[in-house]
Amino acid sequence: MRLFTDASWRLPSVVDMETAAVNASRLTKRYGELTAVDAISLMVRQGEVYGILGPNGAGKTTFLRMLFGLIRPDAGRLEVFGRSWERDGTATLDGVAGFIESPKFYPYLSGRANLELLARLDGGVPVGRIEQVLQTVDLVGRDGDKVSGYSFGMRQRLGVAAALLRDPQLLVLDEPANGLDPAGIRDMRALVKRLAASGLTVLLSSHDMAEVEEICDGVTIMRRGTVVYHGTIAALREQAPQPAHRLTTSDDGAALREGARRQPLAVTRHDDGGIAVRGPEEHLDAYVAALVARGIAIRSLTLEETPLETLFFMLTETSPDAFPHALAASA
Ligand SMILES: Nc1ncnc2c1ncn2[C@@H]1O[C@H](COP(=O)(O)OP(=O)(O)OP(=O)(O)O)[C@@H](O)[C@H]1O
Repeated sequence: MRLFTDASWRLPSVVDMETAAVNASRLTKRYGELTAVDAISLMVRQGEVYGILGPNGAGKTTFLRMLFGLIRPDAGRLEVFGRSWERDGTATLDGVAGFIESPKFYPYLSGRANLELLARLDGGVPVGRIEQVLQTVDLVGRDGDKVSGYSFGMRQRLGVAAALLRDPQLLVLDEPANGLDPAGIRDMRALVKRLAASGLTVLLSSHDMAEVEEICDGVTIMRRGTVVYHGTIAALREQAPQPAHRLTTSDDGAALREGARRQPLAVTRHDDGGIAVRGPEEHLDAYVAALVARGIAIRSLTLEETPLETLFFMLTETSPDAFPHALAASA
């Protein structure tokens, strides 16, 4: 779905840079017995790239739907650049653009023709803007092709181009890399980084910790409608457990015996064969060098999970009591 503001899209000059782009306080949405979003609070500052991260069903899209005014919260407060739906109606979305789920276009028209149509419908889009946004999303050269022939990744990028037509202050993207192949994921991440570098505030939802880690400054991690962490990626990284590697060697028995003397590494037999090694990377390096020095060949060494991925699974799949209180969100 493509979502835009009304014709008065430019941010009023009275919005000062201290005003949060998004400020949600104890926002709640219920569907019958199910509380899809349960009193969540989060703040996205201007200029930030902020991720809402969570597994399927965590409540990410429900939150974004409330932001776009597509559904009403049952309780709580939500402000966008200091404006609220109750007080300001559709003006709440001035300077905001983006899409929820996937952007929709006329498949029998070219990417450019779709943008031209949108620009005409919206009005007030400056001449030359279409060219500019096509360049930004790297679709120049393919803009004359019918959208029906576009890859999923190209459609997503066209969705971002459509959102950028109005030169928004806040770009909201719902799982922008979902369903993309590795090249599409790489392109989408590069695009978001470029947009962020230009000063645009970006709020995106994702179920992929690696994506959020790579492109976001701050994150709210959701689990079944509740916030289990919010804060900076840097602070989260500090609390992440040690990375887990899987090692196979020419003599795993000897390698295990050597590993037993290598604290603080935890070296154990891996459930799927080989050896599991968990611990700081500098100790892992020394361990591997010692094995080679002893004539034990390394056949493979793979990173099983980054520390943040491990933490994400701990936060979203285990009981909230299973992780340190320091990680619990101060929602
Ligand atoms: N219109 C609706 N009616 C009833 N239940 C709904 C509705 N929309 C969402 N839900 C439920 O609310 C919960 C949160 O859904 P939501 O789509 O927000 O999660 P999500 O984190 O975006 O996950 P996904 O990535 O799977 O979309 C889910 O249990 C979902 O089934």
